[in-house]
Amino acid sequence: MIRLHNVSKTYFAKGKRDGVEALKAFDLHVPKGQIHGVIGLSGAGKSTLIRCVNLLERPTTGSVTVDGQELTGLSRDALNQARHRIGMIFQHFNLLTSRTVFDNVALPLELMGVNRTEIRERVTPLLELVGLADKASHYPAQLSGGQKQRVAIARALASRPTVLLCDEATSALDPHTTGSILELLQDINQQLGLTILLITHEMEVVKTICHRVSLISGGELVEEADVGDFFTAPRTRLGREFLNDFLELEPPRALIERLEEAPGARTHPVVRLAFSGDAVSTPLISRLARECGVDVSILQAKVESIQDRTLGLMIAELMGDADDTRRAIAYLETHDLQVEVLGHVQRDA
Ligand SMILES: Nc1ncnc2c1ncn2[C@@H]1O[C@H](COP(=O)(O)OP(=O)(O)OP(=O)(O)O)[C@@H](O)[C@H]1O
Repeated sequence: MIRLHNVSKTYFAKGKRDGVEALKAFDLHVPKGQIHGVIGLSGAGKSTLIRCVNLLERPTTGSVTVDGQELTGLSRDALNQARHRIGMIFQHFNLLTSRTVFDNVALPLELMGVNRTEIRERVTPLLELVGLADKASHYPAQLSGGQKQRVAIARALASRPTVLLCDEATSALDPHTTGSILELLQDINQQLGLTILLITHEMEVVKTICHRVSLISGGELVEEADVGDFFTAPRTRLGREFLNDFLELEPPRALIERLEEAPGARTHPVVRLAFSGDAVSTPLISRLARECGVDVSILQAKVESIQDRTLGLMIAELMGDADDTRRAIAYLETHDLQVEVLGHVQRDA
């Protein structure tokens, strides 16, 4: 439904020859009906990427195909027509303050030349869909942030798009309202079969509604994966950093200060363990103690539900002699746990 091929975008300031390369030879494929999240740090190129999909930003090179139509070669009129099939919502809603809720949603239809009777027939069910039928004659100033985003969603759906682009759509909302807007987007995805591409810096958003995620940095794709895989076994260092920040599973500060990079004659390894699937319900730690002869001091642990998957995480100190702790790590790895050695601490005297 959305395909970006080799898309680059360089911003040039007036009179300057060197530009900022915001996107570099970027490929993206979002099949019909998928909710695809793009996540990255500030300045990674997320806004540029999503704005290239409807050509709010024109790529410097590469092709953009939406619903089978390549957009970069279209005339201005043909591009305007194509954009009717690409709805977009924004962080700050972008509603017209002088128009009522009804008239905000009606605006794209007015611009398309739809007559007043049909506008009423199309806007009323959209206001029902987003739960604002009773607010039709209110003005944006009379609405909460979540309600404003609902109006923006109804407006984006008015031209019956096949694709919805969401530019940090929940970043200005509190967690409860964020949850209700994400639920609405999920309903729309399921009921209308709408393909959704969203950009966000919040892992929670990706975890809650996305099917697939692309992690980007410096205008390049770092990692792309199913959400369940990304949250249980990210393949890149940046992916692991995002996950660890999200899970807030770091060793206690006092321990970090004592961690040494290399093992010594009298040190114990401190490990971060991630396990999913069957490993979550297997008593691996007690078996580890029995079979490898090490004691395990659990420093932090948590279990997270990621859609239909369960992820267990633990930071633990493995206490035993060097051979035993090595065997213990190998034992964990053969039981499909991801083991990351964070460092080594001196054994107590
Ligand atoms: N209009 C512009 N002119 C010049 N440089 C730009 C312009 N827009 C973005 N950039 C630069 O392009 C890079 C990518 O910016 P972009 O806004 O796409 O990133 P982002 O991931 O969306 O960041 P944020 O999360 O902070 O919005 C940054 O270095 C930014 O400074």
